[in-house]
Amino acid sequence: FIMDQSKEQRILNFVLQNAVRGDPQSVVDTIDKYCSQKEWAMNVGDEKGLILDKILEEAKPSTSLELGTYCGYSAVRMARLLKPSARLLTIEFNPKFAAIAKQIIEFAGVQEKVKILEGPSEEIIPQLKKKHEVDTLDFVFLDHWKERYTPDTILLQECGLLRKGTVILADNIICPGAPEFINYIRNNSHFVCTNYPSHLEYMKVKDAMEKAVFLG
Ligand SMILES: Nc1ncnc2c1ncn2[C@@H]1O[C@H](Cn2cc(CNC(=O)c3cc([N+](=O)[O-])cc(O)c3O)nn2)[C@@H](O)[C@H]1O
Ligand SMILES: [Mg+2]
Repeated sequence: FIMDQSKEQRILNFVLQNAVRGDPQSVVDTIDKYCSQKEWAMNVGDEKGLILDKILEEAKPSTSLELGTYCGYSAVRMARLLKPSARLLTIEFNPKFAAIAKQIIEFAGVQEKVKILEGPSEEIIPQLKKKHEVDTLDFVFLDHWKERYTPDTILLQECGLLRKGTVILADNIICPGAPEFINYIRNNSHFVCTNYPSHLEYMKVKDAMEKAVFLG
């Protein structure tokens, strides 16, 4: 019975039935269509997605990390722009969301570039070097619990995962908001910050993204 399904399962079904297998752009467009016309969901969406695209293309990352996979919308969006040898690691602790994201990432055909790491970010980040063969990160997308943005940014530094020039991009600076993170990162002399005003995904509500480049 359809209404027994979760919203995330309905999004997956809509992708499987309406997107083109192996075409990441069609997967991104299909999720945006569903979430703007049928059910709102917390994907970064198309307006902020274009900001993500531009900053990712400027960074040309070999190794990227995402915190908060959810259904895999931003993982597919980023992977479609990565060079063939580049890798995206994405951390998700909700197993139901991770399972849906895995199917959406595979349907889009970007599974060679994307690895979903299941578990809480605070547990997985310290494992990245030894268990997941990461040296340093070129790009980090923060889109998980807003109160984790600061502690996880500090944890990334403590684990030696940032290098001079690492780009950190954070979603939802205005809505739901990450005031503590903004206070931390803008007053930290090791980061150069840029704000990108936009709107909450699929809504007319104001939102913004913040880019923070690590100076080493
Ligand atoms: N410490 C964590 N480690 C790993 N995954 C995590 C962690 N915290 C949340 N998640 C996962 O992120 C996914 C997405 N998520 C993101 C958030 C926080 N983001 C939002 O709450 C949000 C909320 C709105 N909104 O309410 O308008 C809009 C947005 O763009 C948002 O990202 N909560 N869950 C979920 O699957 C969750 O399991
Ligand atoms: Mg978000």
